[in-house]
Formats: sequence, structure tokens, C-alpha cells
Amino acid sequence: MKDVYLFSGFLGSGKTSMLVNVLRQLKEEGLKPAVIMNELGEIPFDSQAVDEDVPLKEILDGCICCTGGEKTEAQIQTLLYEADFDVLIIETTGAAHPVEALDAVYSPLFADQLNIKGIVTVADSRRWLGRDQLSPQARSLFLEQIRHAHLILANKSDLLTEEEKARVVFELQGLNPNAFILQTTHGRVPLASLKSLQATKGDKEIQPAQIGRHLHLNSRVIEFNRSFTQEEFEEWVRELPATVYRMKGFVPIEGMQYPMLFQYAYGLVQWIPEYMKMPPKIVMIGENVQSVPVIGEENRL
Ligand SMILES: Nc1nc2c(ncn2[C@@H]2O[C@H](COP(=O)(O)OP(=O)(O)OP(=O)(O)O)[C@@H](O)[C@H]2O)c(=O)[nH]1
Repeated sequence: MKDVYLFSGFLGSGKTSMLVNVLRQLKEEGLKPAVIMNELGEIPFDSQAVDEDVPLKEILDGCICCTGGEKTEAQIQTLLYEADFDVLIIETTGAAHPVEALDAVYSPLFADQLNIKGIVTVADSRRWLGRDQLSPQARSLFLEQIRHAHLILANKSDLLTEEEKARVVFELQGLNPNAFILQTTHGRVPLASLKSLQATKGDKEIQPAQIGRHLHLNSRVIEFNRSFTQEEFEEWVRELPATVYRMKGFVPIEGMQYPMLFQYAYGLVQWIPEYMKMPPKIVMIGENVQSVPVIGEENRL
């Protein structure tokens, strides 16, 4: 039997950071992991985080209504057929309801080959404290991801005071009294905590809330035809509406040879120099992102 973990969590909470960390630990133990990754947006950005020797299937989808169970089921089938692995990790998009994804894994097609260990939800601790700023639909999704988890990471704890950390754990435990909660930074979860999970059969009966269908999340690819200073770019980011939840990609910055890797999640911007020429574009994910004014577009009018 192959162990299966489902990684869930709101946009930008730290799922890919956790994935990278867990893959490393699995390899150190001599286990062979495989990954299924569903991403919103047309740029296969997160898959770069997975080493080439790890079998990987990805769905790049702009529309969350289409990232449903059938595709996951087909991906699992292909992996079982093509690849040799011991542990399967399924990273859902930050817009997915974890139980819908779990449903696909419980398919009778491979019930005798997969041992479903459980849902691990990464929560951005700061976003948890600021969850009232989310639209009601986005907040419901965030809460559902926590409610159905078997293990919760209260991630980004480096950004909180001791008092805030205690509050986050207390509140998360209140919402999901059955899950084990860990305070983490950069998704660093000990492999032993994952291994000790065993999803209860009762989860199969949970009716998916289908929240994703009502949450009008969309993604937009923004291409740049000029360079910016970091300051002007960050000023644009600061003025964006709160319904822009996530951005990632490559931005041409004045004085830098190649576009810099840029990440944005819940008010935090991260820049990392790139040593290869990556395409100067980012993906923006949120609600109604089509109407958001974009930096640099004034030149094209
Ligand atoms: N300060 C801080 N930043 C973090 C932590 N974990 C992740 N980040 C940053 O948060 C951003 C998003 O992290 P990812 O791991 O890509 O999040 P994700 O959930 O995979 O994102 P999506 O797949 O786009 O939903 C990146 O810029 C990370 O470097 C943490 O514990 N502390």
C-alpha cells in the first residue's frame, strides 16, 4: 500500500514550502515520493520546487470548477501505472475544498493500493487573525480547510507575538477539536507527525460543501514590457484591493540582469534574485482580478 497525504490550505499559506520540506525528509528516509499538484493560473510555477527525479503530475487550471475529482482520479491512475513510488502527496490549489479532493482519492479504482493518511492543512497564522477581511465566501473556504484537517500547521509563526501564537492555536483548536496543531515556519513539519496520521473512514461521509463553486476566484497572467524599481512595484502592490490573495512570478527590476522571483501572500512581498532568464510575467489570483489596474499597463494605452 502507498501512503497518501493531501496538502490543503488557503492561497499563499505555505503548502509548497511544506511540500519541499517533506519531500526532502522522505528522500532522507529512503522513501520514493510522487506528487500531484493542482495550480490556479497558467504558469507552472510551483512545480519548479519539485526535483526532477520525483514523479509529478500537474493540472494547470484557470477555473476552479474544473479542478474537480475526475482529473485527480485520472492523474492517480496514470501515476500508479507509470511510476514507482511509496508515498503520494497531493497538493491542492489554495482554492480547493479538501474533502472534494479526498473524494477522488477514495475511488474504488485504487482502494486496494492507497492508504489514505489524511488531510494536512497549512494555515497562514496572520491571515487567520485577519480573517474578517476576507470576503464571506473566501472565509468559508478558509474555515472549511481547517475544519476538515487531520493535522493543522499554524504556519508563519515567525510573524506573530507569543500572545498571538497562543490565540491562533486556541482558536484553531476550537474550530477543529480533533486535529493535531503544530506551530511552524516555512511549513517545516516533522515527518513523524505525518506518519502518525490515519484518516478515519467517517470522512468519506462528509458532504462536500461545494464552496468553491460560489467563490468567484479567478487568475490572471500579467506580462511586463518594462522594468520597475522595487519601490514603485511594491507601491502598486500596497494599493491593490484586499481581494487579491496571491501573486507569484518574475518581475524585471532595474539594475538586475534577470527578472526577479516575486511572491506575494497576505501583505508580504518576497524578492529572490534569479540566475536564469525567466519570462517576465506573474500570475495574480483573487476575486475579480480582471478589473484590477496593473502597473506598467499605462504604457500600452
Ligand atoms: N515569513 C514567512 N513566510 C513564509 C512562511 N511560509 C511560507 N512563507 C512565504 O509565503 C509565500 C507563499 O508560500 P508558498 O509555500 O508558496 O505557499 P502556497 O500555499 O504553496 O501558495 P499557493 O500554492 O500559491 O497557494 C512565499 O513567499 C513563502 O516564502 C513562514 O513560515 N514565514
